[in-house]
Amino acid sequence: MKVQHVAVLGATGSIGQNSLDVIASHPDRYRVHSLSGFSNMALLAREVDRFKPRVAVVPTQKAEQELKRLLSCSVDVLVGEQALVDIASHSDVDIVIAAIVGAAGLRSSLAAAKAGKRLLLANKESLVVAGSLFMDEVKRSGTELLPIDSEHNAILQCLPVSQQLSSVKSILLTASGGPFREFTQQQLEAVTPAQAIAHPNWPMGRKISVDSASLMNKGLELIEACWLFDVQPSDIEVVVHPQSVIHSMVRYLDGSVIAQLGAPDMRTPIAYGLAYPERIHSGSDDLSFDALLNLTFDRPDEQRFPCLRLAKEAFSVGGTLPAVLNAANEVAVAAFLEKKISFVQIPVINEETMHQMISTRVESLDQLIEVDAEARQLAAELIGVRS
Ligand SMILES: NC(=O)C1=CN([C@@H]2O[C@H](COP(=O)(O)OP(=O)(O)OC[C@H]3O[C@@H](n4cnc5c(N)ncnc54)[C@H](OP(=O)(O)O)[C@@H]3O)[C@@H](O)[C@H]2O)C=CC1
Ligand SMILES: CC(=O)[C@@H](O)[C@H](O)COP(=O)(O)O
Ligand SMILES: [Mn+2]
Repeated sequence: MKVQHVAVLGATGSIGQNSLDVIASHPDRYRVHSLSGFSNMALLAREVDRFKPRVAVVPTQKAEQELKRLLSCSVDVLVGEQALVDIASHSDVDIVIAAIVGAAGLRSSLAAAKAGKRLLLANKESLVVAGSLFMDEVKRSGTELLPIDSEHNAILQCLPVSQQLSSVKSILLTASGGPFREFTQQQLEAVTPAQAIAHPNWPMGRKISVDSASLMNKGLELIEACWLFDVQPSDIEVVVHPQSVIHSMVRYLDGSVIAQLGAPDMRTPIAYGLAYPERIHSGSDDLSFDALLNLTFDRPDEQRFPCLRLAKEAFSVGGTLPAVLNAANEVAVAAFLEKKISFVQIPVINEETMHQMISTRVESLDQLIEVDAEARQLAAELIGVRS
């Protein structure tokens, strides 16, 4: 078996760490070619010492100095966003794990798609911001795009092998409902960042945890699914399933519903993406069927959690509007985490930013990056007025 060389973008984050855990247990199959970090140089140094990659990527020269001071082994240290693009498209790299959070991951994941790498995509924001450009590159380059977002990985596993969608009636996208699923509007007004990042089932980074709590994560995932599986929002039913045991389902014309189940452990979709079409050990616990005694289902409440509605609206209008929503949301979530706005103001900022910007046809990456910057500025101004 030929060893596959892996670039892990966002190695110091939750997905990055889960990925390295799977990779570490299969040294016969995978070797780390490169690792990137952003603020956590101590952890990046430890992982460089452990995996001995050829390259480490950091954002600034100051970070480079810090990393070098902490390292016990030698590694080529590259600096800046272009370095992420360079490793994502490097000829020695077979597999790219795109695990940077937010629109900051777009350029490098797009570079991996352009270069025809096997791409394990966690960075859903890439598809929200630049879905049409991204999928065009995937088709042109023939890249193997394997979503490792748990729901989309589940959907992929439940779809017909031929990927012929004519026998599929709908996609059932599951949502845990987050930590505030049963909160009243009044309770939502008082929630703290610490409560919002305490996801009931999945330990994750702070941004996605807040998105899960606001149902923005489900909105982003709905858009992600539309691009990945070439469907419309009306083809997707969001089903609240608080236990996160069923990771999503596909409903067929003949009445069958196929579901993918598993313990809530991101190492399962990561292992699936790494080894596809084979199956390898991921380190996940076996699913306990005792847990299945309590599976429950509900509908999402778009009154208390308007972000899901906003995502549907943004995708339906199309053009640059999903990029605007994504940018506004990143700014609003950061402001909430810094206690500058309340939790219930996140959808308000997102909606006002969306409604104050005009959606235009998507033409290029540079255009989307400009739109992203403009929307961030507007969202920051709207927050400034409120705080
Ligand atoms: N966590 C999960 O279980 C899941 C996550 N996802 C998606 O995966 C992505 C990563 O999420 P998660 O791992 O939770 O996030 P984390 O916040 O845990 O990790 C983010 C990673 O990105 C790096 N990073 C942060 N900002 C930048 C930047 N501006 N430029 C370059 N690198 C940066 C961080 O570096 P550092 O830490 O050194 O600052 C870290 O390595 C997100 O898009 C998320 O939606 C999808 C499904 C599940
Ligand atoms: C693990 C994963 O894929 C996350 O996106 C998770 O699904 C978040 O859960 P909810 O958004 O359903 O709360
Ligand atoms: Mn998910």
